[in-house]
Amino acid sequence: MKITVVGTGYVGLVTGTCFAETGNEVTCVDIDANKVQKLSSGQITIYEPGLEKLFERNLKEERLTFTTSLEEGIKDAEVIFLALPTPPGADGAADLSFVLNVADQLGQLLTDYKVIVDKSTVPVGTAEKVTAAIAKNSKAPFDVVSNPEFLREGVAVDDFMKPDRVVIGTESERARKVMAELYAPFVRQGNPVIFMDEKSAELTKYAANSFLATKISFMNEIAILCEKLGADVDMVRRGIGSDDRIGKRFLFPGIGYGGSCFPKDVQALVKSSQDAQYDFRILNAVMDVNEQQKLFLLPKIKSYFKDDLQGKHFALWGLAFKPNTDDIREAPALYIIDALVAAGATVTVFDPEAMPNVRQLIGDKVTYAEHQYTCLENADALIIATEWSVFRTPDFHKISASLKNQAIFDGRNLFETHRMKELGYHYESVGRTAVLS
Ligand SMILES: NC(=O)c1ccc[n+]([C@@H]2O[C@H](COP(=O)([O-])OP(=O)(O)OC[C@H]3O[C@@H](n4cnc5c(N)ncnc54)[C@H](O)[C@@H]3O)[C@@H](O)[C@H]2O)c1
Ligand SMILES: O=c1ccn([C@@H]2O[C@H](COP(=O)(O)OP(=O)(O)O[C@H]3O[C@H](CO)[C@@H](O)[C@H](O)[C@H]3O)[C@@H](O)[C@H]2O)c(=O)[nH]1
Repeated sequence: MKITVVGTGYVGLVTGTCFAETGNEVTCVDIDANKVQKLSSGQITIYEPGLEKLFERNLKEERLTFTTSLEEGIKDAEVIFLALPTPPGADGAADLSFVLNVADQLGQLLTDYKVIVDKSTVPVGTAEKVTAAIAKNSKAPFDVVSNPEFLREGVAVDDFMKPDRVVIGTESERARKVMAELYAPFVRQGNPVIFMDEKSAELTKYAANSFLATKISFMNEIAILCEKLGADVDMVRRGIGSDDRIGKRFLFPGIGYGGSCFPKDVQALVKSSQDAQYDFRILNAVMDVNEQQKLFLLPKIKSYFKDDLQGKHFALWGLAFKPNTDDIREAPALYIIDALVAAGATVTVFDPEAMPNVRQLIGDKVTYAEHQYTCLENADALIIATEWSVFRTPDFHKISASLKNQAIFDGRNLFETHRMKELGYHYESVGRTAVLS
């Protein structure tokens, strides 16, 4: 099938590459000429494990091409995916201007039947708005389908190629057939394509992200309670997670959820609810808890240094909002850096992938280490903000030799508390017995 993907960010690039991998001819369109130039010349623009190999193969075999021209890009396409940004507007609602601008242009360009697919995360009612924006100018027939994307950064290729489910919102029989054919290779293992109406598909995406964010904030509050009552959140997590009705996943407490999706999507659902005259109380609490959680380690750090961080120097491991990505959008590490610097401290950071993005965002607000161990030189304490695998089994001798104080503040619960006690650290984590020196 001939497919166009408009927008070559995370979702667009993974969508385009994976559809090419299953034999489709894919043209990707982006207004960012620099990005298109890089991608056309074989340079991948995001860090996503496993994607580069597929990208290179499909580029070489000419199933994947890139252009800045929407007109040229959609000429022969049967299906056009919109993988455009939907950032939060000033009031928290999803900003639909990128999607509606492209819809507007499509109306002027369509010459024959095409299926236009909203892959972006968009509020209920967007398919109707996109339909109206296209119909205003178009003389050609078309259908608008809602097909939200559930991939996670870091495991995006697997999530796309072997999805738990594919949600397709359309009431058009013609569009339904096209979409079923397109997704057939991905759901052969037995996972379902769930067809529904457009509005339900749009809400399914927000409900999924908001439910997962709720699970995380819930566990973060259980962790706080564990510390107050002397329980261990690792035990509680394992205790409840083995109940199938609860499930083992997304129960890890930490320093809050970040990334480009949960924070903005929970906020957007709250806003949609307000617009529908409903106060979504649970989600307001989920957001509140998450805001506090990002700075969960700060009182512990302050207390260790007797409320005086002026002139202290910290090593910070982990900048990305989670491991296996270079994405730093809403990363808790950035909030910790701000708070430490505001209190008069200095920070040296290390992250396996995200340092160029951080450097671009905050420049010399921090210093950047070449290596996780050189990061520790002259530091008064180590803070861990992202659970990269390389941080899980560090050389504790090297850590001890470099740190001025044997103090580790771990926002991701990487180490066993009894081990840290044996090693003689002042070790504080989230929801577990602190090992205090
Ligand atoms: N990132 C994720 O993990 C993820 C997962 C599922 C869903 N989503 C949703 O998918 C959508 C896209 O997210 P993303 O992270 O890929 O965004 P992104 O910001 O990484 O990429 C968006 C791309 O669209 C391009 N663009 C902007 N205007 C354009 C135009 N008029 N024509 C062509 N290209 C244009 C930008 O240059 C950019 O390359 C959002 O709605 C997001 O919520 C994201
Ligand atoms: O038990 C957990 C699991 C996750 N997180 C945090 O939650 C955030 C989001 O993690 P994750 O969901 O793995 O990353 P994303 O790539 O943002 O993926 C989410 O957002 C995407 C965009 O909408 C959806 O497509 C995915 O299904 C959804 O999982 C990160 O900060 C994690 O550190 C926790 O704190 N505890």
